[in-house]
Amino acid sequence: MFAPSLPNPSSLAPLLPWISPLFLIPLLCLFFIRSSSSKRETQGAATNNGPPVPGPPKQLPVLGNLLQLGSRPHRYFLAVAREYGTVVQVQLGRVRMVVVTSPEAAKEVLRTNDLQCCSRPNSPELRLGSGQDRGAQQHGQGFAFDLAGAVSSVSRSPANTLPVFAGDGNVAVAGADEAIAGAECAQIGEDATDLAAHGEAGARTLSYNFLDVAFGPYSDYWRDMRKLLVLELLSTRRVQSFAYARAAEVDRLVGSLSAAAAAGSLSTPVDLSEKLYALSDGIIGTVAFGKTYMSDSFDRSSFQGMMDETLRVLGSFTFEDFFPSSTLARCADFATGAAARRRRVFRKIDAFFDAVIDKHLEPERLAAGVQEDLVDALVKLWKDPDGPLALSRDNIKGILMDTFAGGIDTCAVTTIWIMSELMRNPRVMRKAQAEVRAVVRNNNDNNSRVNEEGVQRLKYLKMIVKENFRLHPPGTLLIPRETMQSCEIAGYSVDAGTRIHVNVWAMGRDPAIWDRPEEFCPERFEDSQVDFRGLHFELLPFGSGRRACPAVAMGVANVELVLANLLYCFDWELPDGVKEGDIDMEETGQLVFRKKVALLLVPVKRQ
Ligand code: HEM
Repeated sequence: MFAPSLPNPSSLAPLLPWISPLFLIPLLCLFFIRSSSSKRETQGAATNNGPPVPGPPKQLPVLGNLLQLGSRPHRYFLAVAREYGTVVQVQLGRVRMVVVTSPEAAKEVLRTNDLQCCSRPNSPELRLGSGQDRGAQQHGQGFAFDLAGAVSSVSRSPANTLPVFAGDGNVAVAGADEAIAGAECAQIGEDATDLAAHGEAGARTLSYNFLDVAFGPYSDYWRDMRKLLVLELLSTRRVQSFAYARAAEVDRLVGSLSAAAAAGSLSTPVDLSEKLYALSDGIIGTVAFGKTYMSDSFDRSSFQGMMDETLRVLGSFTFEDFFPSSTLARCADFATGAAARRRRVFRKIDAFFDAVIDKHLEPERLAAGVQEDLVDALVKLWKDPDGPLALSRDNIKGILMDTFAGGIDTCAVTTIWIMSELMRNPRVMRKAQAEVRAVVRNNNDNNSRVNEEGVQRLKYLKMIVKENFRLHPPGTLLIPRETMQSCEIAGYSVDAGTRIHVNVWAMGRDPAIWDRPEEFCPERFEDSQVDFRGLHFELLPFGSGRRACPAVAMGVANVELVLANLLYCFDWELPDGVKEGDIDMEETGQLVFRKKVALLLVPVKRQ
């Protein structure tokens, strides 16, 4: 899952020297005229006979509400909702944003007006245009964005970048002797440089100019790519077929925790957060890259570092996000280093994807009886001239980017929050362990692990997962949508081109919806029909409607199997001197909100 590029003090910290009077004065001058004219427009709309616009909280000139957001915008928007109501419009630089904080308003955005609200921001034609119906502007097979053509035409990576994995013939990094490739590499390097130099924000760069699913504007192209992603990776059948990857990673995790348990004591806890991120990387890496990822020569830690960097860039603050089409904002991003960081990360990840794709192009690969992975399936489509989709190398990379950026953190973060809640609530932990151990005793012939079949019988564990999604949805505000047409939400008029967020984090803690909302009490779902798959608007960790997460089955499978095995194979203790109440539950993040402080626990192997 991905998220808004909202600023926060930590990401703003390196920028502070630039938000100096010297910088602000020209900025203020430049934007003042626009800002005041947009204010006049808003006020004008409010005095018309039509529905009013949602009232904005107090704003600074030019910056609007930008500096009020803080490091956890979902908390700021909750405070705003308490004061101004559950549909509020804020102004962030030049970006108009509506935030909704009630199930009724969420339903209006995600169901009643789903079609009007189902594009994503940052798409140049809507930003610059007049807000006409974007559904009519379809990409088709030719991919309308100008830059896409340039990037798509390039097929190799820069010659001297990224030896991510090496050895035993798995190497696929462009070398000095690849002269032709080198020329092409220089080209893609230029393209990437241009991209960044032109101030394109993180999502645009890293999604290959919106050739992916998550950030792409609503269009026929997006629909086709989403279908493809589901077909090749996320359908129930596919998710079941990847059970081997989950089982292998669970084995690896249990092995390493068992070793720690054998060696350790209460004074030497393990960093469970770190282990769960590595596991999540492993599952997604295996289903996407197959044997390549599993081979010993694959440098997992470099890859994980690169993905971390990618997520940081995707979620980090850039001036251009809030002052689109502004030369000054681009200069500011250049001056703060944001543009260079983006370029660096893009080059690395792009070269890496090229290397993996090249590896999958080797003709002897599938002949050797290798299990087909996601890249194999996509390469097959790319090479099939009669196939249903005219894919290019960059389309494949866009899909890979979604798979990694959307899949790794969300699953890891969810399991970490659950284990934290269980440690704070020993009653719930005991009940969950009793359930999983009874089910395995009764049903499993291999009683060293819980298998996927066993997981389906764990009713209480499933309630725990649900309760956790209520309190800790990884995407606190969902991924921003953008209206393609003006529409009415909860009696308010919302203009075309408005960014929309749904504060699912705040709804999960609303006492008007939930009894004792701050309590972690899975039993609240015992006799309840409420589920998290997008039909119940009070619980939306995966969103809802056309842009809902297409990976509910995979996300849930990854979390449940791992959790069941953590509870089955181990008892868990807090490190020496730490009490249940001491566990820090603060969240931090940009794209995905994770637990701020790593979860350190002591595993005790179950006898
Ligand atoms: C616990 C696991 C996960 C959670 C909580 C989660 C949550 C979300 C959320 C909140 C959205 C935005 C929905 C909206 O805007 O209405 C989203 C979108 C998306 N997620 Fe997930 N996600 C999870 C796992 C995954 C995985 C494993 C993948 C891929 C392997 C994935 C791929 C995507 C994609 C491609 C989108 C964009 C869909 C679109 O714009 O059409 N997610 N996810």
